[in-house]
Amino acid sequence: MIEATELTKQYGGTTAVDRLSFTVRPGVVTGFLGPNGAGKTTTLRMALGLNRPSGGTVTVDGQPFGDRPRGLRHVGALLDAHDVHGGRTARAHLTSLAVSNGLARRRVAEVLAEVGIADAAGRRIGGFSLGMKQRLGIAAALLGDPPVLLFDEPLNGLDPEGVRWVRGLFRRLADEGRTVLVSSHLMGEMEQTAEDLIVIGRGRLIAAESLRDFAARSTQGRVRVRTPDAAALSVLLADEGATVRAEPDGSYSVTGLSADRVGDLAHAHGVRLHELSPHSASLEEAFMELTAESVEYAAGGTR
Ligand SMILES: Nc1ncnc2c1ncn2[C@@H]1O[C@H](COP(=O)(O)OP(=O)(O)OP(=O)(O)O)[C@@H](O)[C@H]1O
Repeated sequence: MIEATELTKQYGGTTAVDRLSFTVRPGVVTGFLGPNGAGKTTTLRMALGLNRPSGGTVTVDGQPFGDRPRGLRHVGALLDAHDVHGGRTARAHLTSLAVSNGLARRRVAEVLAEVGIADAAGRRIGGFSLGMKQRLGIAAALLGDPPVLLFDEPLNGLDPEGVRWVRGLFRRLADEGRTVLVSSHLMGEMEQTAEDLIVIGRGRLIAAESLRDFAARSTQGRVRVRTPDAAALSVLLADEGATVRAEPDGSYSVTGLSADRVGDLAHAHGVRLHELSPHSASLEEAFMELTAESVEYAAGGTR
C-alpha cells in the first residue's frame, strides 16, 4: 500500500505538489491522472525516495521507501523509458540491475520473455523504438517480482497491440494482489485500464475514488432530440428550465432534463419526436472539466 499524507514539494517559488493525501490499495490498478505538469512524476519520484518532500510524507507499506530496505524486491518502477544506457544490450542492462540488487540472473531471461522482447535481448538499446524501451522498462520493474509497482506514462509509444498487452499485464499484476499505480495525462487511457483513480491538478488532489464513482459523479447528461416541431419543443423545454442547443446535423442537444421528462413533455403537448436518446458525457469530458482550472500550459492562454 502507498500512502501520501500532506505531501508537498516546492521548487523555488513553484509548488509542484501541494498537500497531497491519498492511499493506493493493493489488488487493483490505480490510475494516477492529471494534465501535463500536474505533479505526477514529482509525486512518484518522492514515493521512490528519489526526491525529498518539502513537507508531508509518502510511505510504501508503512515506511518511506527512500531507505530502500529491499530495493527492486519491494518496489518496481518505470519512470523514464529513455533513461537507459543506449550502448548496452537489453540483456546486459537487466543483468547489471539484477546483480546490483542481488537477484537471480535467470530472472533476466524470464522478464525479457514476459514483456515480449526476448528476440531483441542481444541488441543495443540505442536502436530500440520507444515502444521497445517501454517494454524494457517494464521488464526492469518486474525483475525483483515486487509487490508494489509504479509506472509513469507507460503507454507512451506503444502500438495498439502493445497497449492491449500492457493493460492485461497490469490487471494480472493487480489480480496477484500487488499494488499497481499507473500515471497518465489521458483519461481515455485510464478508462479501460484502472479501477481506482487519483486525479490531481496543479499538485492538488481533485478526486480519489473508484472510476465508477468518478464517472457517476461527474457525468453531465444531455439528451439528443430530432423533431420537426423544433420551435414548439424549444419553448416547452425552456419553460422547464432546460437548455436547448441546435447541432450542425439538424438535431438538438438538451441539457437539464432527463430523456424521460423530455419525452413526456413532448407527448403531453403533441410535439412529434423522431429521435430521443440520452447521452452521458464521456469520462474524457469530465476529466477535462475537472482539471480545466489546473492546466498549466493551456494553448494560447496565460497562467
Ligand atoms: N527539478 C525541477 N525543478 C524545478 N521545477 C520542477 C522540477 N521538476 C518538476 N518541476 C515542476 O513541477 C511541476 C510538476 O511537474 P511534474 O513533472 O511532476 O508533472 P507531471 O504531472 O508529471 O507532468 P507530465 O505529464 O508533463 O510529465 C511542473 O511545474 C514542473 O515544471
